[in-house]
Amino acid sequence: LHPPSVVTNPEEIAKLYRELSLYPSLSRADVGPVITSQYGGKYSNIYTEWSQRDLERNENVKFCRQYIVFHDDKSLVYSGASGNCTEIRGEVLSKDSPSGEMKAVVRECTVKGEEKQFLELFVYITKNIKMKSINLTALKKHGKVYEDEQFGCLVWSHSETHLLYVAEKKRPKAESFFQMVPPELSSSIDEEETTRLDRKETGEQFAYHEDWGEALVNKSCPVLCVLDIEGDNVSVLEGVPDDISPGQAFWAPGDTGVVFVGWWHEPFRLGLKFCPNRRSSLFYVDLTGGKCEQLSSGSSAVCSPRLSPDQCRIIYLECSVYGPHMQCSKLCMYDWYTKKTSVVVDEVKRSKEDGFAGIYCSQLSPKCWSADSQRVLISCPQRSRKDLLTVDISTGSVTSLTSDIGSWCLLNIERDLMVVSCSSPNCPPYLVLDSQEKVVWVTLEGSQMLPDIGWQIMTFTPPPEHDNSQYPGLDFEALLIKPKEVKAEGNLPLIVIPHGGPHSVIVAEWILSSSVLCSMGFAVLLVNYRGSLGFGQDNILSLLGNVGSQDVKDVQFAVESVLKNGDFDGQKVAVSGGSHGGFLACHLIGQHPGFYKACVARNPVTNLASMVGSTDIPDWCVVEAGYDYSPDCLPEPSVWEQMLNKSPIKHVTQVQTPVLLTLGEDDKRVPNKQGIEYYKALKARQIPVRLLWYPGNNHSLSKVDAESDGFMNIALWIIQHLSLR
Ligand SMILES: CSCC[C@H](NC=O)C(=O)N[C@@H](CO)C(=O)O
Repeated sequence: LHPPSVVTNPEEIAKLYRELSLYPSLSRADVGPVITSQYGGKYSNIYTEWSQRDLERNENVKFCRQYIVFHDDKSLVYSGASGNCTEIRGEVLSKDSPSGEMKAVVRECTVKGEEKQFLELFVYITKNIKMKSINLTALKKHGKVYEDEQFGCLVWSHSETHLLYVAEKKRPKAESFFQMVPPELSSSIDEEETTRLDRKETGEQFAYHEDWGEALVNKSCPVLCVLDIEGDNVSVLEGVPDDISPGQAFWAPGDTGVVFVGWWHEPFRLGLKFCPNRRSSLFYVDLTGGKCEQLSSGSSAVCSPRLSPDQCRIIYLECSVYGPHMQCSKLCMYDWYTKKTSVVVDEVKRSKEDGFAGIYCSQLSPKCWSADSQRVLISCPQRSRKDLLTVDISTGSVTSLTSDIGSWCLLNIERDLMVVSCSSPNCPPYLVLDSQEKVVWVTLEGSQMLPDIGWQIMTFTPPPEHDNSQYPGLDFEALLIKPKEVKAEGNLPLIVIPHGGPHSVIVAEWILSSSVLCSMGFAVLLVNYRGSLGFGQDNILSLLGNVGSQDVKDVQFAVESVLKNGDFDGQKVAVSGGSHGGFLACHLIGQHPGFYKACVARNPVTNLASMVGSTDIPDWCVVEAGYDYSPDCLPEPSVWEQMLNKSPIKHVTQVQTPVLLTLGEDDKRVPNKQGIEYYKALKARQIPVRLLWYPGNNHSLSKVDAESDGFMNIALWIIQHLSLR
């Protein structure tokens, strides 16, 4: 065999990482109003936001690029960049008004050493100035403004006179029982004055406040806030029941009130990130009397309500409570005037004949309606690609709008002009446009294909002995990324990456780490084992109770099938995964001792039984082990036993593979004690193990320095233990 040609020098690896991390990703696109030029041509500005890792500053930086698009009533005539990219700093949220005449920004900045939040208003028409800057922190009406995708929003009223946002409820200052008040002060301040200054609560200093878990730490009691622009007045909306947290809000037709999603606190707050299966409902609170009405059933989980342009209907996603954390959603519709709810697209158990596999997303794009309020656009995984689908709301028929390459993500649709981010494993994100009638996609600025990276989607049928008797005949897929030119046959090292979740999916899109590994000379196999999203609800359900066996078998089957191709060296196979992917990596090295020569596990689940009491989503452990979760009673001893039996720790005595663990100090989802438990078990058996500890990082280990340091260490660990150096 020829020696494998893999880049092993740390400086060269860092150089490759640096080069490929220069490609930004697209996070947002806004389409401005139609402007008629002095020559009669019609055009619109498109404002886009991109994000990029700045390795020197150790930050993800955001910048904007603007484009100009000339169009007639049916098609695009000309499109091109206008101006250069500009970095955006301090913006927490921003939104153009519906007419495009104003823009609101929530900005965070440090004034005289103190962090403050401001609500700023820019007026474009005639003046083009910053009109207002309101110090929200000084107003003391609420705590910090929510900027997250779960609750956060910044929404203009239809009349453009008010702004709506979500913030943490103001909490009275907690004071020690022994706080001394100078006598001269206590007598001079009357009660009214005390309330005005700041209400204080004695004895509450160390009271525990539940929050919404991983990545939503300190988000406990959100409130809906309204700024009256003319009067510079912020008020907190009344009428929202105390036992729910409101978010994802928008103005009701006619600005008579606010529609929002409310998540129940009972029995206690369970983690919400990646968990759209939490009991929640659509609500309407009216502005005058503060009367609150529940618009959806209350026995399911809902998200992403979007009002149609004609303001008659609200479309939203719905799934069942508890069960798998991510599932196939229903697309539901609430008619504002008849108050009737209908299911537009139902859950799909198995892919339809036309290939439609169901809706899998925890969020619809901020705008998703066609101009005539007859169709809704959804981008979501369909097997191993992210597709763009159009749904006819009167028939429920679903049609794909894309070709067969890579992944498509809808950023916005305005007056039927669709703005989409496209990418594939060898092509970083680029912007495409279409005005729906013809569906002829136009690329804005050239896409940059990386010619040395090759990829394919592979389909696998499990052998009969691996078939699931309850859900027979299911297949699965994997994405294989490998250098296009395999320099010498038979010696390509392979890194196997099962995704986390387990109910998530790897789609054929730009993945920085995989493209760097491929550029270094590795092949990467990302496996969408049965249980992944995008293959029908049956596929998801088939994994419940079978974690640690069905998923492990699928990954191993995919690996062994791929190795039959002559390109690979079966002695140079590594496995790497995060969270449930880390659970699988640890299972694979325990159940196939010696097969994998190196293992990497990011925040892995190693013992379901020891995790159930400490994760923010205890229901996950019970449900994945195959049982129903009830928050008010302890699992039966047999359930604890099953949780242990299905865990990687059960097989740790068989492990021969060196393991690198990367752990986040602040992980609420898979507490780092899980990784430490596994570390100790390996240490005790003298299996080579190294642990990297990332302070200030949560479950995703996604801070720029943690991610880049993690990448380098992972690459070097694999190089060392695959004996590539
Ligand atoms: C109790 S943690 C369960 C694993 C976790 N699932 C949901 O959060 C997981 O695997 N997360 C994935 C994303 O779904 C990850 O990569 O972090």
